[in-house]
Amino acid sequence: MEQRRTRLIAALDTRDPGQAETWAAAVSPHADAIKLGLEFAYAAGFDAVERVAAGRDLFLDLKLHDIPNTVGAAIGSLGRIRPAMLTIHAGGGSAMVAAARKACDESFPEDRKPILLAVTVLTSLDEHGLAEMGIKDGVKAQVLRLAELALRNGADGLVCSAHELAALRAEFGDKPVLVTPGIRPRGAAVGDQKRIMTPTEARTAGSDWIVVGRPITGASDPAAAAAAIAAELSA
Ligand SMILES: O=c1ccn([C@@H]2O[C@H](COP(=O)(O)O)[C@@H](O)[C@H]2O)c(=O)[nH]1
Repeated sequence: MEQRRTRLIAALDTRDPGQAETWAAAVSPHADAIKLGLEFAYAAGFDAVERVAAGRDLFLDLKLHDIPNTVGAAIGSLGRIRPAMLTIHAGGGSAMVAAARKACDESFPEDRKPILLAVTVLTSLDEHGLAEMGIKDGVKAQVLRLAELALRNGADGLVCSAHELAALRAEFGDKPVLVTPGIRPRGAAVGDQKRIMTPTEARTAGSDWIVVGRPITGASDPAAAAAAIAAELSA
């Protein structure tokens, strides 16, 4: 069987448009896409998102989670940004995911429709964190439950940790796009992430895209850090 190609998204988490542009230029020869998310969009605004993303594939990680009408309308406002990938929270429920699907279909030209990704369980959560919210049957069960809900209502793929990849592939096959943050090259600081894997482990487990932020942006040479991860993915 042919080995799946695992691609790299560099998460550029900053408030500063100049810093984001510098990082984007540095990592772009090595990363397949850049991520801009809540921190950047709230601080710098969507004009800056559009500028930094120009000519690049953008993973727009807004993790939308609201009533269906609001999420649909928010996605309808993103037409000018044209992200390659867009995130919502699966926990918003069936109607919210369906509204997001409809808005993607109606707001973007056929050839520029973003891949709609539903976040299952944040990689910063573990069994204890879920139990605090009343979810007592563990991370894997919750990821599978939310994955089924999201895919049934039109999501193209899922955001999960690399630990759930095998179970998701077994249940839903090859088609869903599986994106895994919580990636740490060997020896990198873990920070607030709880469910982590190395780039090599995530690739072996079947990730389509890994998302890596601080191990790149916190490195003394972000370009070299991104290049090393890309090399690990293609080894
Ligand atoms: O479950 C999730 C969903 C999204 N993220 C985002 O990925 C990056 C990871 O950054 P690191 O610095 O490599 O930890 C970050 O932008 C998150 O918002 C996630 O970590 N987990």
